[in-house]
Amino acid sequence: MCGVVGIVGNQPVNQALYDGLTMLQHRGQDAAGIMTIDGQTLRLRKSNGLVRDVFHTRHMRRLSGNIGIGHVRYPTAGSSSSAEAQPFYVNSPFGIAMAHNGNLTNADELQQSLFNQARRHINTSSDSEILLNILAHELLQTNQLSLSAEHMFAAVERVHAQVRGAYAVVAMIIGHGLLAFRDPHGIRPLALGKRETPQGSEYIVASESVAIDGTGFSYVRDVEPGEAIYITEDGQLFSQQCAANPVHNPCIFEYVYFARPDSFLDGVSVYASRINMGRKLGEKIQREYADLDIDVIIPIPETACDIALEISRVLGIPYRQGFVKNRYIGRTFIMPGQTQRRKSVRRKLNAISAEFKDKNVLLVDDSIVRGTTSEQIIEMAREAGAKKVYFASAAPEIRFPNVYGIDMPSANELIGYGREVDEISALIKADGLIYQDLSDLIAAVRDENTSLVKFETSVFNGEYVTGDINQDYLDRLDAARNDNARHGSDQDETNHELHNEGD
Ligand SMILES: O=P(O)(O)OC[C@H]1O[C@H](OP(=O)(O)OP(=O)(O)O)[C@H](O)[C@@H]1O
Ligand SMILES: NC(=O)CC[C@H](N)C(=O)O
Ligand SMILES: [Mg+2]
Repeated sequence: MCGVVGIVGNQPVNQALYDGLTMLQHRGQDAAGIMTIDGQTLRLRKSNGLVRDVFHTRHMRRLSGNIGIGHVRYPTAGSSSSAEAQPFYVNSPFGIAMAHNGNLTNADELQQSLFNQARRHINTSSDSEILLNILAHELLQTNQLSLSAEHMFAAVERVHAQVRGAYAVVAMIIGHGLLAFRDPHGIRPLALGKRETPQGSEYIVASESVAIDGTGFSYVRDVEPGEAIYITEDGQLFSQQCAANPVHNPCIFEYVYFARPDSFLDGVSVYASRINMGRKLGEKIQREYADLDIDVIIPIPETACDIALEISRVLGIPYRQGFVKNRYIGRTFIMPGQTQRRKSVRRKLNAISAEFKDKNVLLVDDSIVRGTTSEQIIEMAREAGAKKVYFASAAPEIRFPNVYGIDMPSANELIGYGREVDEISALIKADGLIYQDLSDLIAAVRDENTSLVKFETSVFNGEYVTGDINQDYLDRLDAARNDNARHGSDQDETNHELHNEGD
């Protein structure tokens, strides 16, 4: 899951973009980038690494201008090369920069049609570069020297008509302003904020509301599925629905894991949804596993903490932070490569023996994906002296690949694929394993906003909301992006970089 942010201000936006990206860091730890427009020039700094490592004072000084966009990357297409860090840039028409969160499901066809119809070259293997060129091609088709809001919206309409998959986008067009849009299913989140200054209104568009609050803007609303928002360089805002049949299917995994608890996505407090997940899972344990002799409930930091606390309340069993998290190690699930993920679990978490010794513990996590965390954590609990180790997951069994911007390309790498709960339990060596039911997970989120009718839940039930995914597609995705295939391609860190503001 990547994070995107875009700001149109009436003062330099570099620091606010940087701050916004630090508040979205949990969505992508691989690479970061900022582009600003200063007069007629685009300024760029992007590289692999965390926000704090990518931008030094000298880079920040060069990122001048009152309008800009930023990105933190968690790759779900192409390679991890710094050349695929975002934002991307294309010079025609006008000079356009783009940052994208999501994943296109017809990228190959789009790349082919870009070549056949527009002779456009794509220099990386990133789907985001393709999306940028589709937008650029459609803006060019308007054949105007200067684009109005109507021209922008007409171009986005044509983008929606061709592009499949998930995309929450912020783009900038030199001499014009900032254009943000969200795919017609609203799979990935995108929200709008505003700030009044003596010089007039300033706007921000960001993946999560936390980046709006944290930069001193006020949340206005979420961008609608299929909608485009255009903010001119002088701060005028236009918006329009650009999709023929928009439906709202937000990704439910945002609430389970990706988003920060202090964010609101599509009118749902992520924190409140996680409390609901804990309550429903606690009630299931009470109902169906009343005979489990649990002494203590221990969360697997960090995402599961709020969930476990609520389970403890429902069950009336003490909650203890039995694992200490090393605050200098990031999220393990979004690290590229299984070797790195495996090693990081023990570096990240360490047990406090007193909380485990001679006790029956219930470990709680938000989700079990590859089983990397659960397997090692159960081993650590036993090493720390636990008698019995039960495990509860606030998300149901993850059995299907994700094609919309979560890096789960291969069913074979999912511990839940083709396995029943007792088989998974045996693999992670738990004394008992309890999963949330999908209907309860959906209700946990929906209870916070009943206008949301259907979520993107493919990893749990194999139903892909864009309707264009078949087994052949999944097989090709698996072959291209499973851990072994990727290990090979990520070795090839060829630098096909075209433009960067230096090191
Ligand atoms: O089954 P797995 O493949 O191990 O993936 C699932 C785990 O990964 C995530 O934690 P992560 O360390 O990424 O982040 P967190 O600190 O926010 O919990 C998630 O919260 C689970 O703990
Ligand atoms: N997780 C994401 O949103 C990734 C965006 C884009 N597909 C990339 O790989 O760079
Ligand atoms: Mg975790």
